[in-house]
Amino acid sequence: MSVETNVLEIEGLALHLPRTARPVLNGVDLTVGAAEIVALVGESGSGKSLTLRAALRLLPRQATVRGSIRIAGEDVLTMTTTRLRDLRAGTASMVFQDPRAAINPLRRIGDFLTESTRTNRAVADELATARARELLAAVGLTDRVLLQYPHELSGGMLQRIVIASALMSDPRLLLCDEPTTALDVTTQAEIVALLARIRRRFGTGVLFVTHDLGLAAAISDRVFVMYAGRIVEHGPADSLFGAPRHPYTAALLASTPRLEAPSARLAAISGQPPDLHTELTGCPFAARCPYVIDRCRAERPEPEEGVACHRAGELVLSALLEGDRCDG
Ligand SMILES: Nc1ncnc2c1ncn2[C@@H]1O[C@H](COP(=O)(O)OP(=O)(O)OP(=O)(O)O)[C@@H](O)[C@H]1O
Repeated sequence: MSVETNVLEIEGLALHLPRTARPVLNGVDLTVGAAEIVALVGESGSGKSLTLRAALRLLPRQATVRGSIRIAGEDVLTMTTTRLRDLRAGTASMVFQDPRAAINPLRRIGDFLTESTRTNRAVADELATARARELLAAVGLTDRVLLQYPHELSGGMLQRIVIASALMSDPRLLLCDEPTTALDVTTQAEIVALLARIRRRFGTGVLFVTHDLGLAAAISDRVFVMYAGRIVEHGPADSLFGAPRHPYTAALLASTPRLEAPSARLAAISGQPPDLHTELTGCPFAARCPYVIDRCRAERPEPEEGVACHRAGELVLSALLEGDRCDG
């Protein structure tokens, strides 16, 4: 591993699907450190989920992949399927949007929590149950749920159980795909607080995919902004949200409701992201960018100091962002 503390290192990841005009992921670079929460944000269809799934080689059939992915130093794309299975059962775990889809409705929660640990790690029943109790406490639930069935519990409780289950193997990396989207706002906030406690207590690195910038700001240390399969900007959450440097980040922020001004009229981003049948030359955001110049259409900007924009050095987007909002 090139940096000892990184639990996930993605370099130059490109993914091509059949019958498309361009790669669905194109040169993605992203890292997650130990005990770090990293958010991956962007509009629907930008490639967030595919990036997350690629980390565990959960790829669509016939996808062609280039680049490198390392989890805790191990090369995911070249490892054997046996090693990959062990990695998925141990070093890295995934949490999806809908907890009900992840839990067998016919099994008690206790069995759900302990069965993969018993099978994959040959751990004795008592030890697995002791670990399940410890993790239930860590996610704020009592042992009582061990004997309950999924239908007896709320969506928020089930998502806590899914998170407890993901932690059973003591993973170094937790991959979360919109884990709070199906939950109400209060429960959402509880799950966010829970993930923050978990990374402190267990040192787990978390990659958190969301299209909700407010959530990303609340939870993450660093943020990666994705557009049309490319990372257009990344950096510490405070500076990225306080002073965005890519026009797309600024546009996303301008279209996000703010706590301090929830009734302010939001500036929707005009136009649509390019679909996979559109070939792209130049900057992928050029067709929708208010600051576009000829060079943007002709030449693809490479990331420099965390931002891929030809005009990053001259634009002051935080000021423009305020101007884009009007009280309504
Ligand atoms: N298995 C697949 N086969 C074909 N196309 C796919 C497949 N999975 C995803 N895609 C396409 O790849 C693009 C990126 O999808 P992805 O799910 O990664 O986006 P996303 O940013 O996570 O969006 P959302 O927030 O809606 O989940 C989309 O255009 C999607 O239609």
